Parts: sequence; C-alpha cells; structure tokens
Amino acid sequence: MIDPGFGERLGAAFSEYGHLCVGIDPHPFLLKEWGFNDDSAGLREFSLRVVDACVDRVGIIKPQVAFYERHGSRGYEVLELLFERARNSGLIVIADAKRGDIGSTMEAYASTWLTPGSALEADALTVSPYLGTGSLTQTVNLALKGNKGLFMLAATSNPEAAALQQSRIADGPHKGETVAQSILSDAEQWSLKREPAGSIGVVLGATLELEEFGINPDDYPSVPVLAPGFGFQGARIEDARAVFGSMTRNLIVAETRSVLAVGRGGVVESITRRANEVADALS
Ligand SMILES: O=C(O)c1cc(=O)[nH]c(=O)n1[C@@H]1O[C@H](COP(=O)(O)O)[C@@H](O)[C@H]1O
Repeated sequence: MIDPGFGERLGAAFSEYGHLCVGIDPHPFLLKEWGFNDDSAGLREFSLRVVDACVDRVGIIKPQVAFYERHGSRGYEVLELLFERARNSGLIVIADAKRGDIGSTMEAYASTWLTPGSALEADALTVSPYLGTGSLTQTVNLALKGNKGLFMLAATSNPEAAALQQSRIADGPHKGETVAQSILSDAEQWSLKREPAGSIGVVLGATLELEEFGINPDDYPSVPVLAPGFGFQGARIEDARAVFGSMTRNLIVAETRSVLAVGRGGVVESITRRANEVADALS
C-alpha cells in the first residue's frame, strides 16, 4: 500500500475529527496546575496524559519542542516517547521546532524530524523562511519524499512581527508583495505543483488582520494553514470564517493553554468541548 501524502492525511483528519489541534506546551505553570513537578518525570506524565486525552477526540497535535529542550536529553527522551505513542495511535504530529538556517543545515534538521524511521519522526515540522524560502528547497524535497508536511512562518500571531512581515519586497520575482505574501505564494507553488499535493503549508496567526499583510485568503484555497492565536491569545473561533475565507477548509485551529489549563481531571472534557465548539463554528 502506498503511504498517503501529508495533505491527504490532513484532509482525512479534518473529515474524521474536525479542525482542532491540541498544542502540547508543558509550561512550568501547567505542570504545576496538573500536580506534576517541573522535571522530566513530570514532563513525561503530563505529555502522555495529554496524548491519551487526544486520541479519538482530535486528529492533530502540536508539541512545542522548546518546552522539552528545557529538560535536556531527558526532555528529548520524553519527546521521542510522545511522538511514538501519538503516531501509533493515529494522531498527526506537527513538531513545533521552528527551524531555519542555510540550506545544508536545514537538510540536517529536516532529516531529524521528517525522515521515516528516525527517533524524532513527526508528520510535519514548523520552519522559518526568514533566511529566504530558497533555503528551504532541500527541506521541501525531503519532506515530500517522506510524505511529510511543512508549515512555514508567514504572518505570525505576535504583534512584534508585523513590521518585518508586512514590509514590501523591492526586487525579484516577488517584487511589490509583502514578505508574508511572498511566503504564501511559494507555499502555494510547492503545494500545488509538487507531489504529494497540499503538503506545504504556512503559519498565519488567527489574531491578525490578514489584509494588513496584503493577504487575501481566498487567493490560496489549496494551502494548509496552521493557525495559532485562538483561545488564550484572544482570537475567537466564531470569527475564523470571516478571517480565513476559502482557507477555512484547510485550517488547523491550534490551541494550547485554553484547552490544557484545566488541570488533569478536566482535560478530556475540555478537549471534547472545544473540539465540538470548533466543529460548530466551522460547519
Ligand atoms: O508556529 C506556531 O505554532 C506559532 C506561531 C505563531 O505565530 N504564534 C504562536 O503562538 N505559535 C505557537 O503556538 C502556541 C501558542 O499556544 P497558546 O497561545 O497557548 O494556544 C505556542 O507553542 C507558540 O509557539
């Protein structure tokens, strides 16, 4: 049997479980609220309980690698365990590592997170295109070869990013476009023209006015969108359709603190309720 591409698996997850993606960011305050120590044992308990609460309730998770790196090699051991448990349970795992470097170094990062059979194999990786999207060419090739996905930071949810991401390009093929728009255009080319289709996406913060970035979401109906910013950062799921237009059908609604800050006793109910709210708002 041929392994389906990332875009196809994402579409199947939307159909089966809807668009909610549970972010797993083991903040020290969350570990405390859950009754765990801020050490590798606490990290392990927290992570595996969140994964178990997600199975059969949502289709996608997004572990934030930074919170595992805090714990050094033991944190990485937990991450390996988390990825294995989640992927074996049918969850799509987006490793939120936001890697970005020159092409040859990016290739090493990509082989870590996206090579089938590697210790840290995920289904997709967040990457930074701010060394130029061309620096990601080898990463895109490697991702597509392994039926994996990528999410390039285009317009991020933090307000400090706007000046850089809204600035206009002076020269070259993207002349006149904003930086964010140029990243979307490249993602669209890679998603439309390369096989497996629909596997190269972008990050667009749900907190933003996309037109301030020169982006009309209806121009990019085929690009998967990872959208953080709902819940804790203030974006409302009820506004998602208005903000993301035609992109809504490919929208990954990523939420962490709003779903997990309920303590370990309430997490199943919290995930179930939020998955239903997201389904209602996007139906
Ligand atoms: O790539 C991301 O996921 C990301 C991009 C962005 O623009 N803004 C953003 O908040 N994130 C991540 O999304 C998560 C936000 O979590 P909550 O605000 O708790 O839902 C964190 O892991 C951030 O690193």
